[in-house]
Amino acid sequence: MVDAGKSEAESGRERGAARGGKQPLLRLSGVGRRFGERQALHPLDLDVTAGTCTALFGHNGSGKSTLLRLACGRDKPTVGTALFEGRPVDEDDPQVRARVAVAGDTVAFYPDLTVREHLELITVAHDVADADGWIDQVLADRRLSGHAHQLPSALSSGQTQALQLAAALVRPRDLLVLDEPEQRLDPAARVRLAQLLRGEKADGVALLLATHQAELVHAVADHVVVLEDGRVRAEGPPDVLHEWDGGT
Ligand SMILES: Nc1ncnc2c1ncn2[C@@H]1O[C@H](COP(=O)(O)OP(=O)(O)OP(=O)(O)O)[C@@H](O)[C@H]1O
Repeated sequence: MVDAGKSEAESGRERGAARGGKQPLLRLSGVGRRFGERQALHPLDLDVTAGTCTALFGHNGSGKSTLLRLACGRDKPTVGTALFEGRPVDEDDPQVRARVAVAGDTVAFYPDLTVREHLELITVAHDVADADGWIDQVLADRRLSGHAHQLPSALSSGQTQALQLAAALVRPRDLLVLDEPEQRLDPAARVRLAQLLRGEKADGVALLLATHQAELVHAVADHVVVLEDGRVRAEGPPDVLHEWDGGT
């Protein structure tokens, strides 16, 4: 697991060495999700391994967020199984919650806690030792230091997105699930995002992300799943995006 509070290079070397094995951390087998008459996601298989990034790519409504919610245990499949190291993925399972960090598509912050207080709360909940310095580092990396004492309502949309990501980074994690992390970020922040995600991979973290941005896929992903109307239309290395004629 990535310990909050270590430098990227330091923990990356250790984790990279420790994670030689390629057993999938997350295994989705025949997983599908129906909402009433609507088959939001047709059954599919997907493995996500430590130190790798899998990207879900597709138009609005193609099923990306549905799949992410199944992968982090926020929703249950109507068919198939979702396992995290052999355990059913369930966000009510403390062991799963302790190891799976999510930066989702919904923003939910306490209106009366500052940016810094949100991060402090998360480090307390996850028992992070010596959290102060680590919070300072994450705030600086996400360009939020100057906003540490502001309330969420005072943040721009890009800063709110940065806070969502910061909330996932101040806590330990083995699997990082991100829903369109590039949204609302300016070009420079997108470059920093790609650097950050490559660092997470080097650190041994498994990444599963949904994105609309082909550049992010090419910069970070090892494996891409292209979804269309809840079905897998293409799958493979990032170059499959060039072959997919449904792309923009
Ligand atoms: N709770 C729900 N109840 C009913 N239908 C749902 C529910 N959640 C998702 N859907 C439907 O499932 C389909 C896939 O939605 P999903 O949010 O997974 O798409 P997406 O690829 O993440 O889209 P976007 O890029 O717009 O975020 C859509 O048709 C959506 O309306």
